[in-house]
Amino acid sequence: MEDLQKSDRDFKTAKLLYANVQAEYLSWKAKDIAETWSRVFPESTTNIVALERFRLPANTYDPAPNPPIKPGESEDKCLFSWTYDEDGNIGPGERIPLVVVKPTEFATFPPHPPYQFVTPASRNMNARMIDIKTAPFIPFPADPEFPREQYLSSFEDVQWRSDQRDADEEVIQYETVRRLHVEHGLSAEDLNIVIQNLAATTFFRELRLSNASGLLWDVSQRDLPDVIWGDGVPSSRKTPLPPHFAQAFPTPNDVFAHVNKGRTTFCFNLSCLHHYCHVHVSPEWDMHTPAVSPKDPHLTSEQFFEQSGDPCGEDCFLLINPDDMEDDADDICFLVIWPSSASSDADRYSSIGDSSSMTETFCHLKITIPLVLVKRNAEKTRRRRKRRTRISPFDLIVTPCDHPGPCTSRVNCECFRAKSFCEQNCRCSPTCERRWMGCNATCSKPNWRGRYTHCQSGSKCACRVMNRECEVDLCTSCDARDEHVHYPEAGGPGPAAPCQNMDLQRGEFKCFEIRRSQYGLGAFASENIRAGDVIGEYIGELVGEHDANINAAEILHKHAKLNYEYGIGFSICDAQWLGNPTRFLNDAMPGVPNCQTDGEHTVNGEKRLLIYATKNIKKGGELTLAYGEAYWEAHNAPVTWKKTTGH
Ligand SMILES: C[S@@+](CC[C@H](N)C(=O)[O-])C[C@H]1O[C@@H](n2cnc3c(N)ncnc32)[C@H](O)[C@@H]1O
Repeated sequence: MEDLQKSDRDFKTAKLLYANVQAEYLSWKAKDIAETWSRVFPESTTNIVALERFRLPANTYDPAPNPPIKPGESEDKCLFSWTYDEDGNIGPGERIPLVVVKPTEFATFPPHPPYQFVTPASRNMNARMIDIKTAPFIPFPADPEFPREQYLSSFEDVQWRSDQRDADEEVIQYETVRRLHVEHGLSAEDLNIVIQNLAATTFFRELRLSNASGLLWDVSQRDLPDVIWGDGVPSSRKTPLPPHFAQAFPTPNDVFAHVNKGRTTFCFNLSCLHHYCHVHVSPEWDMHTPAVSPKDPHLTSEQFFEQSGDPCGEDCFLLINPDDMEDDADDICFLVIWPSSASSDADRYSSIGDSSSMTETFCHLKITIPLVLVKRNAEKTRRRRKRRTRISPFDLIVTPCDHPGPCTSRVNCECFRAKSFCEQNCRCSPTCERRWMGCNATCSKPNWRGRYTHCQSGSKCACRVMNRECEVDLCTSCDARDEHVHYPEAGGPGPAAPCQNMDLQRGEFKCFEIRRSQYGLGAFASENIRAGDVIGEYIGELVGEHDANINAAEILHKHAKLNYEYGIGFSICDAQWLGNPTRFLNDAMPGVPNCQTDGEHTVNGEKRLLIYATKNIKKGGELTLAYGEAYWEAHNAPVTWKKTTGH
């Protein structure tokens, strides 16, 4: 009974607070817009501006009636905010003067040359990750020639008609929750109940809907404006909600909930350390849950603890007694990690994940990485390497193999069939005959100053020979981790230069700029470039032959007469919507190209489109590729571009 009364009281407080926070926010926002506007147009003869008439969110209270309009005042030009008293009655309103913006004031912005917007990205993205059913907007809105009906018919829905997040509402709702917790003392559990009730009758979003959705999660993913609230104090000076509220609400101290949440955010590809990786999404899995089923453990928890060496600090998982672990966590088969030390891997994961303690990280690893640690036998490794060179380097694949038994013709091993190496993320034994083991010390040599360099172009580096970049976990002898290994025995003057075969991973590219060229925009060297220098990576959406929004992309390509597709193997890398400045490299036709792509360049088991210079290019020279006849046959025929000046 008491509980019921309390939740009723809390609900009433929450409703009232929500309404007042809304009013405070709207009042601040109108003033903020006005202030920003007067900064942009200081000489404006008009007094003050507010361009926006807010959509008032529905709440349990009726919207306030507008205060009476004074003679000569137009309703369109006024915005009002108001407050509620404790009984929900509307208090006195505040009038905020609005000003009409004169269209001529915009003339101070010169129009930018035509440019197709692209989402900047530093990695390819699997097209399956993108919502292909909803059209985000209508492209070329002012162009009557654009076939908008045909374009929209490629989608099931349009974004502006479907459910959308309202950025203003998010700030208002977060502030309401913050005040309920910080000022009214509602606990996480109380808040959860109250907000669920509020969500049933208003636009209030639930605090937590899934691993990665709900109000608190969404707010934790963005910057909030520094609102000056009704008491004159800005958000930045107010006590925030505890950070863990955004992570495992409503049970902040539940390690298992943390682990469960984190489990789905790590990429199943063990060579990839990306959180929410958008490259290796498996078609069979909705999210990033490991794409393989756990294998039978070869080690018990106790054996693992015995082998793991000394604890790395007082939070180290090695100090936990396995018997004290939660029952349900114990059921999960025991782990193993890489051939390096267990604690350093846990450390690595804790630094990239959102679990803060090593203990949680350990639990996390225990569930996500059901591999088995096998110590490498140096002798065997050497023998294996010799044999492995017979495998063709041209059929490397990304999909990890996952089958019982060794990778031979008898099992359905994808690597065997593709005549490729097994990569780090393959689920076969670490001693598998097909595994790529990286390069070795033979690719290190002193330069003329006696300084050691590793894996330079032209060296005998096994990775270079196989058209692969060195891997930090495998190529330890060439300093791929850039740990400045010393070679005192060689009498060198100091630390060796780190591995020279890591261009894509380290982002060591030449500089170029985008400006007008003969064919629309083009890429021009902003420094002298030598033949062999890496220009960058061609990045885009990885689209399969049968992916759905190919039709919409085609309409856009045709209309704009610009096509950003690049074929790699059986898929297409399309930089129409997502990419980096390498999308502006034009075809050299009818001239001779000075750059080339390498679609067989393998980085951590993944093929990536490397672009490198084939000739010396002077600063200011245009970077060009050879698109090939097939490109022009498949896409629009070359159009005659007018040479235009200006950048
Ligand atoms: C990858 S984009 C290159 C960047 C493009 N110029 C831009 O402004 O965004 C490829 C498109 O550029 C144009 N293009 C590139 N090289 C060309 C050439 N040699 N002749 C005619 N058009 C070319 C074509 O429209 C082609 O579809």
